[in-house]
Amino acid sequence: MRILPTPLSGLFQIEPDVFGDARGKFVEIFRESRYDAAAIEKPFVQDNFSWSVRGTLRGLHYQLGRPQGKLVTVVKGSVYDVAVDIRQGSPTFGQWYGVELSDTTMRQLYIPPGFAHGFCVLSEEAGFLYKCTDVYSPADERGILWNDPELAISWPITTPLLSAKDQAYKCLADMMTELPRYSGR
Ligand SMILES: Cc1cn([C@H]2C[C@H](O)[C@@H](COP(=O)(O)OP(=O)(O)O[C@H]3O[C@H](C)C(=O)[C@H](O)[C@H]3O)O2)c(=O)[nH]c1=O
Repeated sequence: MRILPTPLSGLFQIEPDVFGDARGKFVEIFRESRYDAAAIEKPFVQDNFSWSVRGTLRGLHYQLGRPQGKLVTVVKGSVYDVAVDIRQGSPTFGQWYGVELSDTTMRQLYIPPGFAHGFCVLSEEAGFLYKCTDVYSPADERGILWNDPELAISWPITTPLLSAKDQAYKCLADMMTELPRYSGR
């Protein structure tokens, strides 16, 4: 497996070894000792799974009071996954990184606490599995509008299927008093 840095501080792309044979394939999608190099902030305490149809876009989400680090794996289909550095004081504040994750490459992304996260679905359906370093806290849930013109994220779809909540989020510039702080890592 390879753990690759990205241009954003603390955000890592992980290329696990995929063992294929006549039956299919096997992948280790997490092993604590091997993932240390991704500087994962603290133990994972919650696993999530979402299933989405083509054209769905979930995001851009973050938690203010209990920021979650996320190890993301696509177990079915393919998505375009986006992480945005919204940590006040970060050297890469306001920058975003996008990458295709799929059940073919089994590529993963580790997103540190303090990032906004979202993805859109490129295949007929997508199974999205992710480990979190803090628990879900509805009171701390925040979001940024998926097509914030200042972020100018190059989403590969133009008219996504969004939840009402996601449609109502504001732009980053309107959220400056509700952003997590950079921890220096
Ligand atoms: C996130 C979450 C949601 N829920 C409940 C709350 C709602 O009744 C229902 C759907 O929630 P929501 O529409 O917020 O789900 P997503 O749009 O997939 O949200 C996620 O999407 C982006 C991509 C993320 O990175 C976050 O993990 C998360 O915000 O599940 C829970 O019970 N626990 C949870 O941890």
